[in-house]
Amino acid sequence: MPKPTDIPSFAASQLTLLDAELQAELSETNALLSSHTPTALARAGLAILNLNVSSMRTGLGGKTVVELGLDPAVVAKGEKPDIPEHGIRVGDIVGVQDQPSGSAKKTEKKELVNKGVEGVVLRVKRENVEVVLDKEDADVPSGGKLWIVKLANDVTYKRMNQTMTRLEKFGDQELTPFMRVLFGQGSPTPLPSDLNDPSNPLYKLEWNDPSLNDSQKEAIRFALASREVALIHGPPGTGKTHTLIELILQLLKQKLRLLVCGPSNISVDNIVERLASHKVSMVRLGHPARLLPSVLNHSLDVLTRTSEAAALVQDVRKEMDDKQASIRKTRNARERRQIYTELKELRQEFREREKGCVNNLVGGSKVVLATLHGAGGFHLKGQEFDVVIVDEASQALEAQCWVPLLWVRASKLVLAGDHLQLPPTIKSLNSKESKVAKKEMTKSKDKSTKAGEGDSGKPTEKMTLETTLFDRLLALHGSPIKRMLTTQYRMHEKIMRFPSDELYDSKLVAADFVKDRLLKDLPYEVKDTEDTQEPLVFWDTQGGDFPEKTEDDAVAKGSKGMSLGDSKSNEAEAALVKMHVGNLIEAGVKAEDIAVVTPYNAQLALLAGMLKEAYPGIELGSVDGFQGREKEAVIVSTVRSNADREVGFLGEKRRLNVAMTRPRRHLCVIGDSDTISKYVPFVLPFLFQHIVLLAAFLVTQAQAYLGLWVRSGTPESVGIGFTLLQRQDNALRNVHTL
Ligand SMILES: Nc1ncnc2c1ncn2[C@@H]1O[C@H](COP(=O)(O)OP(=O)(O)OP(=O)(O)O)[C@@H](O)[C@H]1O
Repeated sequence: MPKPTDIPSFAASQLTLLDAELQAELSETNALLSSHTPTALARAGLAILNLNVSSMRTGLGGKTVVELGLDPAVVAKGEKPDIPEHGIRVGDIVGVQDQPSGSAKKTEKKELVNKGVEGVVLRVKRENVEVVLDKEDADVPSGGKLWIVKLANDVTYKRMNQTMTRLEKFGDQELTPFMRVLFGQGSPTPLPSDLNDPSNPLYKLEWNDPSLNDSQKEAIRFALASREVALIHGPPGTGKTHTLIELILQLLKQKLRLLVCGPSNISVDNIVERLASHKVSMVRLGHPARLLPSVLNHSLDVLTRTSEAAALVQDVRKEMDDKQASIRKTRNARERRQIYTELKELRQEFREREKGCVNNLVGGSKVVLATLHGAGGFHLKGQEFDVVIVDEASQALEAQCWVPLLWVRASKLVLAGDHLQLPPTIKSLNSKESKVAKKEMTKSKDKSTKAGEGDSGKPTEKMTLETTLFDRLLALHGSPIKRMLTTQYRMHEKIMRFPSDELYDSKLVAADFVKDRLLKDLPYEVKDTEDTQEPLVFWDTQGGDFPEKTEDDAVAKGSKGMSLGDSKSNEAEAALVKMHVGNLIEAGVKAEDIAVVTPYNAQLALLAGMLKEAYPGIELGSVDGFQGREKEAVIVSTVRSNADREVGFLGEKRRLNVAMTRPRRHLCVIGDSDTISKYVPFVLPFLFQHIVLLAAFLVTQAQAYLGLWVRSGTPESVGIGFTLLQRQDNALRNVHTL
């Protein structure tokens, strides 16, 4: 069993790693902003040009909300003032700045990104965008045209930073027995051995959901009985959230107060929606614009407007809005200053009244829901909860999980997640900053060892930000603190077999109603073809005719990461994807039921060009972005094909696991068995079982496809057709040598 974690050195290394991550994020954004013109940034979806302030008002917390719409001068007569397509989303941090003139030189651009005011996007509509300003007395540029530009998001880092700084200074006497368990300085209270014995009162629980399976019931009994910590391990499609809902209902029956969190707004809203159907009264914290419309009635913002105490708050809000409006009409600087002073006083009063209203609402609620980040807001500071529950815990940075754990008082933690799927995305893993951070960590460890402080900080030595709280607790206390859900409700049995055997100790079982579902059984008309009656297909591109290509995947329109690094693509493989999609569509499978996933952005862009228009409704995504999602048919384009057998991203088992566990009825993997054999050998026997099925099929398919391409007559298509012709031989050879 690993040694207990030394809390100050744990917190210190988290701070170093978080800083490296923030630096990586900042340098990525700055590189983008300083090397592209405003027009290029707008084209890439990172900025919106030609805006004016259309109104200003007071939002929750007394903050100023600025509404920006298109400058009427740029709207053609008779046209709607719709903002051109862009990639700015609710929650993004943006700068609102005077728009640089078209002739702005490169050197000026760097400065421009630092000017103006900063805020968070609150609402995005067709004709306007609302931004909540960070600074109370921020003076929005007025006069000419404005633009908004996406900036690096450091808000979440600031909160994690504050949390870890506090943890670093935690005194021994402040540590509760619960916290000691989380750092391995104490053991979890042993559980009764008869949890699943009919004699145990927990065995006789009255279930709200009669459909719960045995592993779900066991996980709930286990989480109820655990005193300090319980991990619910939910492999893909096994109903983690389903289980958490029942657990929450059971905990409420025991009259306990709960704080329920997740790393993203959608993970929290998912729970709010499901709890609402059980008529649970709850409060959802968070910016209303970031919440699903279906959960708004439970949001603190709406409740502070609709509850009785809210009337008092509304009065002041109205007065502040009037003042905001008058600032915009005033040209005189002295008068403007005077209004700002009055606004400051009003804001103070607003806050006090709002605080009283919010305290009543939050303090009186038995279930409070928030993102991990949101749980660190002032509403919850010092509040007492019996249990903190975190869904999708393996998708959260450990420092994020400590936000609720450190700012509220809690005595028990339930985490639901799957450490065998992808952890949160870390930008700094191989960055310069991270290497410096690791070096510093090694140095400080050397120092502490020399000073005779022993190696109490040992678990932090190998720590990266990818090590989640779920991982760390499992490493500290082992499987006794965890229960795994074993019945999956997503995949055909054959699709499930590989992940089950490779990662989940062969423990997964497919529920009866999914285990032999095929595309041909979809509830609409689908023809009986080789594909629609086969759950698993592997197109082997071995032989060197499907070479990968390295390209700069810069500023891909609409893509979130906006990475400037290299990416890989594989044109011939993309053609094969198109052919397979075409076959499925021809058989009658709807495009909405098909997804293509790939680990590389460049391949994604290539596929988008080939498939989006041809098959509207089809979904294309990166493997990482598709985690948590499912589709009837999923095609995985592995891309890598090279003599050095470099597989990059695919060498990560957890990524392969995510890629291969998205489909319900049909999984098609396209890849070069020779390239992937070195790093992902475990997947090959599994896939090869299915290539045999392909031999005859591949020939006919390739011929049909070749015909199609030749008929279309473009030089590239004939080229790809030619490659496919060769592939028939190779595929036969592959089968032959099995
Ligand atoms: N006991 C059950 N009986 C029938 N269906 C179930 C049961 N438990 C879960 N499901 C179904 O399984 C699917 C996955 O459930 P849920 O969304 O709770 O899973 P999850 O584990 O949170 O998801 P993911 O695997 O994507 O993380 C849902 O369609 C849900 O209705």
